[in-house]
Amino acid sequence: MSDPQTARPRDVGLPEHVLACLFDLDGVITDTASVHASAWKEMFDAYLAERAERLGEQFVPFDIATDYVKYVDGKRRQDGTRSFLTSRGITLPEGTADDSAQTESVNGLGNRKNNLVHEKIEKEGVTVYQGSVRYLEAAQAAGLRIAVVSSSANTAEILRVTGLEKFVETRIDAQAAIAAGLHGKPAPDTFVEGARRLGFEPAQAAVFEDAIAGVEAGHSGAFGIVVGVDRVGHGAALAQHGADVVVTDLAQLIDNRA
Ligand SMILES: O=P(O)(O)OC[C@H]1O[C@@H](O)[C@H](O)[C@@H](O)[C@@H]1O
Repeated sequence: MSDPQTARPRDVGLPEHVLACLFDLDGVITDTASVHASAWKEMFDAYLAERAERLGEQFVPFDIATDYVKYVDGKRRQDGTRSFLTSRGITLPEGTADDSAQTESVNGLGNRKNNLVHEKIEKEGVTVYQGSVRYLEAAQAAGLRIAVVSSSANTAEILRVTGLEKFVETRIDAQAAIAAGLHGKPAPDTFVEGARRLGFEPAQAAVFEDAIAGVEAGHSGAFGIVVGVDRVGHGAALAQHGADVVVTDLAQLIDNRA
């Protein structure tokens, strides 16, 4: 249990009143945002090309630097699918979770993308950011409590294959959020629930996020501090959407502390 008397948030570059850390997973702890991004591109490009040909329209590919960052990153699978399709003026039926990957529906396209994520992870494995492992170890040693709050339905699997489970006291992933009826990011609900499960108010918790939707969630939930993690050169956008501080590696918070 983190005890306000003995916890040392300053050891990990956090304000004195912060006693819990709420980490996003993909892009913050593991280099899986890039895996998701390339799976999204492969799936959407195939769909958009086929659709353009069928309707006699121009094919405009999915762009990771703009479309992924703006419409998909950090959101639940179906929310990201719908959000990007809407940006292209495309409306598809929702379908259901068991839609086949061939079904032209929000769930069908999402399932197609999920198959690609699994193929890529099986082939390439999962890379863990070493600066993040150092930070998790230091946060634990400083007596802070730790939750992972991720929109991904693959969170448990990623934590298991990387051996990171040992740092995580509670996990709010897509399945947990849906079961509890929580709105996904950019709503703050999943982070609020993460703090609550650890026994803290949002103001006593730090949010660590690499996605625009995630820093927006941290900002609107009035968390103790929102740390933006810039892996792709979008630090200015993270700051603009609610990050109080932006780093390119979590270990910087330890190495650069005052
Ligand atoms: O498709 P999944 O594994 O449920 O993940 C949903 C989303 O989870 C988020 O954590 C990622 O930032 C997104 O890129 C991803 O699309």
